[in-house]
Amino acid sequence: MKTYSDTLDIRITDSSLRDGSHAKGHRFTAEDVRSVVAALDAAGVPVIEVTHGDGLGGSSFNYGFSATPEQELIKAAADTARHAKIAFLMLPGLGVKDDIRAAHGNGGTICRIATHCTEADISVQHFGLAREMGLETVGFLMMAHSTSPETLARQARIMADAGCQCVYVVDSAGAMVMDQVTDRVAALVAELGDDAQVGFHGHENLGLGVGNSVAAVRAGALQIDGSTRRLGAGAGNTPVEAFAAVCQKMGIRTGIDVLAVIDAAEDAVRPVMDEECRLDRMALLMGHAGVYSSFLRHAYRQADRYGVSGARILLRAGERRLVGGQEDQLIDIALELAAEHRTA
Ligand SMILES: C[C@H](O)CC(=O)C(=O)O
Ligand SMILES: [Mn+2]
Repeated sequence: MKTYSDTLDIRITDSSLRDGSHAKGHRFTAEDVRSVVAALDAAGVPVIEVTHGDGLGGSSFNYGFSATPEQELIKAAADTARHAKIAFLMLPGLGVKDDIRAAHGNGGTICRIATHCTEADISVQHFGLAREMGLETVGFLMMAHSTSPETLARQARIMADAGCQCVYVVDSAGAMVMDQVTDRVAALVAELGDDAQVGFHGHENLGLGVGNSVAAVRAGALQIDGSTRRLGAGAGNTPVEAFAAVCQKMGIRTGIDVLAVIDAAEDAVRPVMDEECRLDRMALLMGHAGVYSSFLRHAYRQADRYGVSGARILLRAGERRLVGGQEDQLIDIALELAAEHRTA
C-alpha cells in the first residue's frame, strides 16, 4: 500500500484558519492566528492553511471583507510555526499571480489552487507559476458531488499535467456519502498513478466528515483536510481531533499527537470561534440539497434582510445548482421569494 512518506501513512492539513474564516465572517486577527498555529504546531499538525475563506483576494463586497489583511495572517502563521508548513488557497480570478508571490514572501510554502470541478483549465497558469517558484502545489476540484468520477478524473489530469502534485476531491457541499467518495477518489488514483497524489476535503453537513475521510484513505487518498473543532463553512469540516483519534485506532499514521490536538481544539480553537459550527436545519439542508457550504452565512444574511426563509433560499440554490462565486444570486432568490410571498 502507498503511504504519504516513510513516517506518515497520510498527511493531514488543518483548514480552520481558512475554511473557518467563513464561519468567523473573515474576522480572524493576527493574535487568533498565532494562538491557533502555536497549539496545532505543538500537536504535530503538519500543514496549516491560512487565507480569507474564499482564498487570496477574497476580501471583497461579494464575499465579505477581511478584518485583518490575509497576508498579515499568513505572515503571523509562518512566524509562529516551528514545524508545520503554511498553506494558502487561491481561486483563479479572485486571486492573481501577485497574491501568490506575496503569500510566498510571507512564508507560505504550499499553494492550493481551487476551481469548480469542471473548470480545472483555469488553474493551469497558476500551477505553472507556483512550481516555477518552488512551491508545493495542491489542486481543489470543488463541488465534486456534482459531476461523475470519470469527469472528475479528467479534470484532475488537467491539474496534474499543469504541475499539481496532489489533486483533492472537494466535497464543498458536504453532500457525498461514502460510496461516492470511494468512487471519486479511486477514479483519480487510477488516472493519476504516480503523477500526483489524491486528497479529500470533507464537510460535516450530513455528519459524514470522518467516515468519508476514512473511505477516502481506503480508496488511496494520501492527503486529508479537516478543521480542528470543525471550524469551517456549513456544519464545519471534518474534525481533525476526531479524525486523528480514529486514525490512531485504525493504525493509520498521521504524526499528530491525539491528546494534544484534543486540547488544542478546546483551549486554542474554541476561544477564537464566534459559536460552534452546528449540524442544524440550515447546514443539513445544504448537505441534502448539495449547496456550497460557504453560502450558509450569506443565506442567513439575505433571509434577514428580505424577511424570507433561509432554508428556502438554500433549497432553491440547490435546485439551480449554484456554484462558488454565485453568492450574489442568493440575493435574487431572496427577492423572488419575497415577491412570491407578497402575491400569495
Ligand atoms: C473557497 C471554498 O471555501 C473552498 C472550500 O473549502 C470548499 O469548496 O469546500
Ligand atoms: Mn471547504
